[in-house]
Amino acid sequence: MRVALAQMDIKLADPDFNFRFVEKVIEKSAQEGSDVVVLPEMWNTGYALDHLNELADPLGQRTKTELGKLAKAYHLNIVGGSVALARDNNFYNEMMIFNRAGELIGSYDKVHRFGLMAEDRYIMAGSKENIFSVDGVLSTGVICYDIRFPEWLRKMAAKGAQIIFVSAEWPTARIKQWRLLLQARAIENQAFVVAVNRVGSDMDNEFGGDSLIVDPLGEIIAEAGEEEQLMICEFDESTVKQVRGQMPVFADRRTELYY
Ligand SMILES: NC(=O)CCC(=O)C(=O)O
Repeated sequence: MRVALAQMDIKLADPDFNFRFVEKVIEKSAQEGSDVVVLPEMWNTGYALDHLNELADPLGQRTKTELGKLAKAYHLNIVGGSVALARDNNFYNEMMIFNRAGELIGSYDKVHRFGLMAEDRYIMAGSKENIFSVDGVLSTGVICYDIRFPEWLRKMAAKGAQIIFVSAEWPTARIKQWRLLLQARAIENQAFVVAVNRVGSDMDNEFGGDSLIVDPLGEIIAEAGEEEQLMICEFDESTVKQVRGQMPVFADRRTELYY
């Protein structure tokens, strides 16, 4: 699978600018022969939480239309990072996933709200898991702070997810933890982790990129720097079966003892 990770800067509170940028990134990903492009967290608005009334995408209509159109036009899968979305008088931090036909095949509201960036005051938490297929490979997608909750990712890996996509706005200050958490999630779930972080800054934080792809043994097979870049990397997803076959971690679990 050839994946394109859009490690982009996000213009705070400027959805028009960000949509135009994402369109170019997707076009470039297609030109580079990517099977799937992955976007960062809250890429339409950044953390402009005070202004979600004006900025959040009503029912995600714009995101659905534009990303769906691009997926179809360029015939590639899109793991749409997440956008600020308005629904039923609430705001959500929502990921949408599109297949090569441009169909919306999944959506996911961030389950764990990150209080240090005020999500608990502005965003409604989701409560549903996220499992979808990318060209036949069962996958899951989670959002940023979610990676600190191994039980949550495990649930989806135990249901067969072989690739864990992660979209983030993870500050530079904790980038070492980002790397370690992603490697740990890959090892314990014997899965590929494809994680995209943003670069740039907003009023409160600097974001250091360091988007990573980690293999099911925890080895980092691709890593981006601190600058804006489209990182493209190819991996063989059948490694997951091999690794799971060699060490039967899932079969050896003693779930009756855990809670
Ligand atoms: N946007 C986020 O969820 C940030 C999570 C984070 O920074 C962390 O340390 O966890």
